[in-house]
Amino acid sequence: MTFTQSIDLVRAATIGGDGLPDTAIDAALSAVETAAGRLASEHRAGALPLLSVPGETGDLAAIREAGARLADGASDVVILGTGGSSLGGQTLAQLADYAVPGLGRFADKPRIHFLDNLDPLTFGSLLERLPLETTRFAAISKSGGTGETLLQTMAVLSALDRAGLRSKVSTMFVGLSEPQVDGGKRNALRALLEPEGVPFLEHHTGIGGRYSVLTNVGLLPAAVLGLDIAAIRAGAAEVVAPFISGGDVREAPSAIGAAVNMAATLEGRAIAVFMGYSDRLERFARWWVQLWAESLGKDGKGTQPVAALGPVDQHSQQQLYLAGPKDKLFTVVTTAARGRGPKIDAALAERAGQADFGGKTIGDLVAAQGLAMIDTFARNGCPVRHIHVDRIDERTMGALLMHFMLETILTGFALGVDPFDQPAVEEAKILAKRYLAEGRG
Ligand SMILES: O=P(O)(O)OC[C@H]1O[C@](O)(CO)[C@@H](O)[C@@H]1O
Repeated sequence: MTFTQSIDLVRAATIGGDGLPDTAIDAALSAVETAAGRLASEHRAGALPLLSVPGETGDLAAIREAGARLADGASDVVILGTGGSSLGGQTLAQLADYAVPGLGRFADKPRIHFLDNLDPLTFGSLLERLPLETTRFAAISKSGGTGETLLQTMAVLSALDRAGLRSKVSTMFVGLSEPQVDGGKRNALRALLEPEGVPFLEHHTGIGGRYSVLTNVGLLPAAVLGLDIAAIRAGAAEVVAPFISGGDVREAPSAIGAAVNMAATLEGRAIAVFMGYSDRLERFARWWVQLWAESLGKDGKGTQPVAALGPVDQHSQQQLYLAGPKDKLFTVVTTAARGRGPKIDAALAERAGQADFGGKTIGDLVAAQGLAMIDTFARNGCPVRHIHVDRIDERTMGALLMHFMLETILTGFALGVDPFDQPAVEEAKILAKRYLAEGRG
């Protein structure tokens, strides 16, 4: 297995009264086992294509080709799209230093920009500053009808027109959306771009945005950056295997993770915190927040996902975590940081009055901090699950992504909610379109 998971420190038997009782975890595990049975039968019936994606290789060549097409000679690649059409790509792009403090700008690949949050100043400034002639664009939207993505796409088309690049749009853009079904609802993104000759990749019709990271949606940006997209799928395949091969799912980390989350929910822990000890897990946490929130927040159920980053958030959130309400379940993800990074000069450490730092690496401190945080959670009665990956690469990232998708689906099934829809998000979208038409806001 590409990562390990320990739930010892969530148990009341280990950390005391504020931990989760074994009876609750065992009961939850039985519910999750039933959920896993449903998962397997839906997979066999072909109703859960997400579980087949990790084992597929037939589509990888087309994704690599589209990625190469965008990257070829490009200074910048702009990914338009929001929510599940962006966060998976961002998560994978961190493997190539995207949004890693200080490093993104040194990339030898094209600079990649994910414009997932609509902000007029940001978008206007970006379009003014980008070298448009050498910039390429991907517009990603499953529905093809998301207002943010459509507005951005139109703004880019107009900017290219003004820059005298209209005739080149077909070579500067790639679209990714569901196919237009004859007689079906009009796909606005295709209606915008196809007349310009823009080629499209097809969004899987049976996989929703927040579950799409292992499809072309997440893998296209990864391919732009030259990542090993087959290895991403291979890591995910390892995690999904017990659920589709009839193995003992009680031993599967995703089932155990779902059971712990279920137990936490039933024990009134309303908040789930994900804290990764690596800059390259920062977008992962944001991706997971959408996955967890949109999948489980239904019928008055669900827990509030919180994204945290270690060690920096020890200096901002730790106080509340340890001494605030006991309403949280923590997941800490560590990597094998020891021995990595710059080594501290002994004389300088001595001069700073920190002789113990001498000869240690920055990674040594990060590793110590992760472990100390976990132990401090436990000592303060805060249930904490520990996931450890030796290194964050394509394979482990694929495994972690699949792990958390399975955990979410199993938790949803066990809670009795549909983890695949998001009916509540429509109301504000419809109202915003009305207000826009009326000039309100
Ligand atoms: O890919 P689309 O259809 O543009 O949707 C973007 C996002 O918007 C949502 O539908 C929520 O509004 C998410 O579920 C989805 O990931």
